[in-house]
This record gives sequence, structure tokens and C-alpha cells, in this order.
Amino acid sequence: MTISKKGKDIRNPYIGALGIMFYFCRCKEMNRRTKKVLGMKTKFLGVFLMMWAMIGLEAGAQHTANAKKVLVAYFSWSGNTRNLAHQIQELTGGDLFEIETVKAYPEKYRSCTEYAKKEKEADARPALKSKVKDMDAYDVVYVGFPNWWGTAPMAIWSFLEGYDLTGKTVIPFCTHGGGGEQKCFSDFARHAGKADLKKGFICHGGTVGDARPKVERWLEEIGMK
Ligand SMILES: Cc1cc2nc3c(=O)[nH]c(=O)nc-3n(C[C@H](O)[C@H](O)[C@H](O)COP(=O)(O)O)c2cc1C
Repeated sequence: MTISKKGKDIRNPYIGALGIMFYFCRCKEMNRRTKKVLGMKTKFLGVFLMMWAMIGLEAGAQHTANAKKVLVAYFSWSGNTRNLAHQIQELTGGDLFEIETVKAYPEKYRSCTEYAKKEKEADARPALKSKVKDMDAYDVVYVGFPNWWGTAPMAIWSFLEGYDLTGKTVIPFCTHGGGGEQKCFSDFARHAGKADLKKGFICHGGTVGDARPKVERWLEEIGMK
């Protein structure tokens, strides 16, 4: 692998492609003019770019082979977590999946909080509308949810318990209404089975619109960007 001082792979398939173009343009040119006019310098440059092309194209293929498949799954009642999920999806290039319960939650806030409280007290596992088609294909699974009564909505436990997440990287993200993290991530860890858990992201539901720079920093911090 060709590594720069900053630790990044500096082989670039685009530079490689340019090298090929340059090499062939130069050959055409040589037929029109005399070889002496072009001289040795351009010949070396052409060969150098040609070699870079081959290394660069190989690097491109290797990068594609190593790319991790990402899923961004989320539950959202009033839209804040959905907004955050879309930002994470845009930054990671993953597939989006909305976790929805068969029985919809009440539309009014107070009714919803009462309903959710009962579900929590019963340690319920609400049935979900659909399953991720090919969970086995994903290497990294982000799971987003709002803080409900100091923890995740019970639908998140239904989701996590519906799959074998062993060996996958699982990363929670959460929005709250002022209570902060509370037991959201610690309870999440207990329900995530043998997944390889990474540090979660949390923000106030009212600030998700401005969260992008923080989301980017977090993704860099956990090595996902
Ligand atoms: C049923 C219910 C329970 C909630 N419980 C809490 C809580 O315990 N602590 C908190 O900070 N916010 C709580 N909230 C506020 C939500 O966590 C917050 O508004 C969140 O951003 C909503 O996300 P959503 O728009 O994706 O549904 C609750 C909201 C609802 C509807």
C-alpha cells in the first residue's frame, strides 16, 4: 500500500486514468512529430504516469473490496431522530431502514407518553411492521431512537432481539428532550447481544438541525469516517 505522511492511501485511480490518457496522447503526438522534439523527459513522465495508473486502478479495486456495508436503522415518533438518521446516512453512505411498530403510537403527546410508560413497565416487545431484508450482509449497523422515559422505546429491543448481531459493529444514536442520555446507552448495551459496540451519539431533539458538524466529529472519533 502507498501511504502518505498523514497515513492516507495516496494511490489515486483518477490520477492513474490521467496517466493512461497522457501516455496515449503522447504516442499519437509522436507519430505526427519527430521523437527528438519531445525528448526523453516526456517519455519518462509518460512511463511514470502509466505505472501510477496501474497502481491506482488496483488501489481503486481494493478499496471497493474492503468497503463496509452500512445500515442506518431508526425509530422516530415526531421526526427528530429521523432527521439525525438522514444526516448519518448521508455521511456514511449506508442504507436507511425505519423501525415501525405494527400498532401505531398515539398521535397526541400526552397519550403517547402514557402509552409508552405502560409498555416500559410491562417490558413489552411491540411487534414490528417489517424486517431488514438481508441483515447478514451488513458490517456496521447504526440504531437510532428517542429517549423515552429515560431509556429506548421498547420497539428498539424488539428490533435488536430480532437479529443475530454477533460480530457486527453496532452504534447507537439518540435524541432527547432535556433529560440527556440517562439509561439509553447502558440499556442499549445490555440488549445488543455480542455485537461490537461503539460510542453512541446523543443530542437534544431541538438541535438536530444544527448537529451535522458534531455528527462528523463523532464519526471521525469512532473511526467511521
Ligand atoms: C413517549 C415519550 C417519552 C419521552 N421521554 C423522555 C425522557 O424521559 N427524557 C427526555 O429527555 N425526553 C423524553 N422525551 C422527548 C423525546 O426524547 C425527544 O423529543 C426526542 O427528540 C423525540 O424524538 P423523535 O422526534 O425522533 O420522536 C419523550 C418523548 C415521548 C414522546
